[in-house]
This record gives sequence, C-alpha cells and structure tokens, in this order.
Amino acid sequence: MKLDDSTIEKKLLRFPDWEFHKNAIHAEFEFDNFKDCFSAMSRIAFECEAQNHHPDWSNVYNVLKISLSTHDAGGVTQKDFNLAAAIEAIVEVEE
Ligand SMILES: C[C@H](O)[C@H](O)[C@H]1CNC2=NC(N)=NC(=O)C2=N1
Repeated sequence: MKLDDSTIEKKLLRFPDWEFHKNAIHAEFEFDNFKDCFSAMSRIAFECEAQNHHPDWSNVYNVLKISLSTHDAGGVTQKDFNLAAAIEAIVEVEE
C-alpha cells in the first residue's frame, strides 16, 4: 500500500542518507573506487532478489545513485523502506 507523504517524511528521519521526491526515495553513495562500489552493488543485488524488490539505480565509477519506489503501488511503500534498511547495512560496511 502506497504511503502518504507525511508518513514517508516521518520514516525518513531514520534514514538520513535518503530523500523523498518525485514519488520515490533517493540516495547517493560514494565509495573509494569502482571495485568497492560494484562489490556493494553485488551484495545489494542479492538482497533485492531475497526481498523480490528492485531498485532503479545507476553507477558512474565510484558513485552509486539509487531510487526506490514500488511500481505496482505507484509510489513509496514499506517494501522500499525494508530494502533501504538492507542497503544501509551493506553500504555502511563497504563505503
Ligand atoms: C512479479 C513481482 O512481484 C514484481 O514484478 C515485483 C518485482 N520487483 C519490484 N520492484 C519494485 N521496485 N517495484 C515493484 O513493483 C516490483 N514488483
């Protein structure tokens, strides 16, 4: 179920790396180099499969940009926050 804007902003207080706009939550992570970045992306990919929830993302060298929304629901849902939490746990170690 799509969350309303105020619920999203409230939840985001626990996710300082993330911001809400254009119906999705977004974060940008910078690593030391491409290898570390791609290693984090591989770990995230396994987590996405486990959660059956997938990011819109892009990578340029050591920078990873991630947008999360639930396409089926047409906005941000709890699934996006669950994936964001898993991404944070991975990136904390790698970044
Ligand atoms: C069939 C399967 O459950 C869906 O296609 C899943 C897969 N991953 C997904 N990921 C995202 N971000 N949104 C979805 O609506 C979505 N749907």
